[in-house]
Amino acid sequence: MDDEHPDGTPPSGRPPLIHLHQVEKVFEVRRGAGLLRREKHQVRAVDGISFQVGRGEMVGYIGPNGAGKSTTIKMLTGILTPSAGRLRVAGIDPSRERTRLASRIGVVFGQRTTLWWDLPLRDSYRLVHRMYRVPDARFRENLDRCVELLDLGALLDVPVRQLSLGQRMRGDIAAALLHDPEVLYLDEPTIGLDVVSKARVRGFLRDLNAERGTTVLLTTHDLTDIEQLCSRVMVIDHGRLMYDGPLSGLHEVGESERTLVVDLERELPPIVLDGARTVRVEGPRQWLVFPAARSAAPLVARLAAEYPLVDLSVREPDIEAVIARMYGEGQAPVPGAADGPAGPGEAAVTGGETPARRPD
Ligand SMILES: Nc1ncnc2c1ncn2[C@@H]1O[C@H](COP(=O)(O)OP(=O)(O)OP(=O)(O)O)[C@@H](O)[C@H]1O
Repeated sequence: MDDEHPDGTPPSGRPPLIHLHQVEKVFEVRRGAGLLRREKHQVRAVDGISFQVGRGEMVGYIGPNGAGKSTTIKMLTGILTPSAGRLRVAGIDPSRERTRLASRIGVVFGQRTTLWWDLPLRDSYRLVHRMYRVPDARFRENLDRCVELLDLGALLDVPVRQLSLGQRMRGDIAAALLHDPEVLYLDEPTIGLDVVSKARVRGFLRDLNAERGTTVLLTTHDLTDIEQLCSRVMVIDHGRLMYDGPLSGLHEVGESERTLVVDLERELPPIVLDGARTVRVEGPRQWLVFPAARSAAPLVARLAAEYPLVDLSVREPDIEAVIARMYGEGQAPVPGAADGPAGPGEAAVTGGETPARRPD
């Protein structure tokens, strides 16, 4: 086995920057077994994972709660030591040389901030500047760029504790990039953000990857993040790698469906459209599902040509549903169910059973 590239070349064919070979992480935990007794248990959080990520790739790392995503990221940063297997990032063994690795990687945890809570953003960035010994000119250039692209100008003198979640997230992403890392790990970077903030963060990450060639490993529960950013997605479940390929392939395996939410000028009978199924009607709003692996563009074009459209959006299936379908373990939730059960005046319709007419 090639020592540097134990699992061959990554699917992108690019030189590998991250390699994992049969990596495991087992936690010893004590659980109550009766009133006084506590028994030792093992939790196999990561169970023999091998993959490679090439330089400049943007890869989604997804899976249900408790699948082992964060544990993998923590091993990749050196916070946790693998119980078995071999792991290298930029040729470095993370748990052995955590400090050396720190200058090569950036990390953003959506649920936690790495910024100093009581300090204005500007002061947090000064500390990053010193900690990583970033050359002054480089630091200024990177800061200016992040401030411009992440729209942080008005926030630099605001203490972190006063920032909204979206502002804080943008602040955190900038902090992770001021030392020019080659690899960026993002753990749920758009969690809890509004639509505008999500779009800004995604746009920034796309530019970063295109212009600087930064390698990005992204964990998320939002499939739109993956769709808009990653050409490759890896699915982990119960600590094992279950899928590695394009998002469209995942949809094909899982036969998942996306939803078009269509707002019409007025109430109309359920829309009839080849390639999609109307599953719900609520006043002038209708929900149509179509195979997630297909493009929405032709459907949108036909809808716009044939119906009085006011607004339209595309909803991705949620990750749990895609994975459940992948293994035939359950049914995908009814589209639109996240909005609550159908109430009075709402008509739930099933695919193709309700006669429908085009509007005049
Ligand atoms: N320090 C720990 N001690 C014991 N068990 C742990 C520890 N950290 C994680 N685990 C367990 O390991 C498994 C994987 O957890 P992990 O946090 O990696 O999952 P995840 O995929 O990131 O989930 P989520 O999407 O909920 O963040 C879970 O069963 C979790 O309870």
